[in-house]
Amino acid sequence: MTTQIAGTRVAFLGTGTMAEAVLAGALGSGLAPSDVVATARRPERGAELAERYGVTTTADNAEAVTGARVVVVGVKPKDVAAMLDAVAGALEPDAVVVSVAVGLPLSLYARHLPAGQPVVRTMPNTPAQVGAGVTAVVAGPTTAEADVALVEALLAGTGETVRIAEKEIDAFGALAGSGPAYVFYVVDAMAEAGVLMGLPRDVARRLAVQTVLGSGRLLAETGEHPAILREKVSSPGGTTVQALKRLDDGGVRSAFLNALEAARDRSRELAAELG
Ligand SMILES: NC(=O)C1=CN([C@@H]2O[C@H](COP(=O)(O)OP(=O)(O)OC[C@H]3O[C@@H](n4cnc5c(N)ncnc54)[C@H](O)[C@@H]3O)[C@@H](O)[C@H]2O)C=CC1
Ligand SMILES: O=C(O)[C@@H]1CCC=N1
Repeated sequence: MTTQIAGTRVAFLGTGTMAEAVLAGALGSGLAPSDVVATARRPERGAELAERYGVTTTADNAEAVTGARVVVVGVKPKDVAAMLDAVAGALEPDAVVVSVAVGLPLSLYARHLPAGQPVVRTMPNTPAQVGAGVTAVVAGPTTAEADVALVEALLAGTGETVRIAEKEIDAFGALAGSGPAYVFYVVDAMAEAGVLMGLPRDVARRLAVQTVLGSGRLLAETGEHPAILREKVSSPGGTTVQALKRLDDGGVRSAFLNALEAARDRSRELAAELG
């Protein structure tokens, strides 16, 4: 049976960029604004969230988790342990604690939460905000299947979910968690190249955005291998191979491999520092 999220009370603790993106996506999967409490340190941020989504906001994290069936911990990795300590006594025994933090292992949550508290570790990405994200889901060792399914139902409106083993999550974060930043970097560089060639700035940016959007859809909708689609753009003796040669000369492919490994390694470092 498909798990429904409607009627489930959800608390978002520390509603910054990522938690807001999950909140926005989750509202699209049937979560009612009246069932959401989002916390923010600054009153102006709380007011902004209340106005944008119609949710209840507060600065009091312990108050927010009271009565919540799902609790999304949206603070930075360095602040997670203190947040768990602050709310542990107020959590409902059946509340599923959802981690979005990079690096932090499930074992950290177990240390800072009451014994047996259900936990689900996730790694979302910011396109969740428009329902086009992809989120890794790792079940805690004692978390019931029904609780994992509830979290997946919450995430349904944010895009795809993929269940993985915890040992895979550093690589998942390096590719998909951080991935939107690499794409925005490429779009920015392509737009700048357009400006270099004399195109108006707004036109250059629109072309770059639409080209990435269209290419992503072509990949997803045809299921073709990216190398095949690249070949279809590259006519023998034509223009595209000239450009791709410059990218190869610049070591761009190798830079991507190094970049993702660096992100994965930083995730492991955070686990060693904070976990
Ligand atoms: N930004 C991204 O693309 C992704 C972020 N993440 C994870 O999401 C988490 C949050 O990252 P961001 O959203 O980028 O950071 P952020 O700084 O935008 O959000 C954190 C929020 O927590 C609030 N906060 C901190 N302490 C608080 C407290 N005691 N009470 C209430 N609010 C409090 C801050 O004011 C801030 O708004 C991190 O653990 C990160 O690893 C995971 C995947 C992608
Ligand atoms: O840069 C970061 O630490 C976070 C985690 C994944 C994406 N952004």
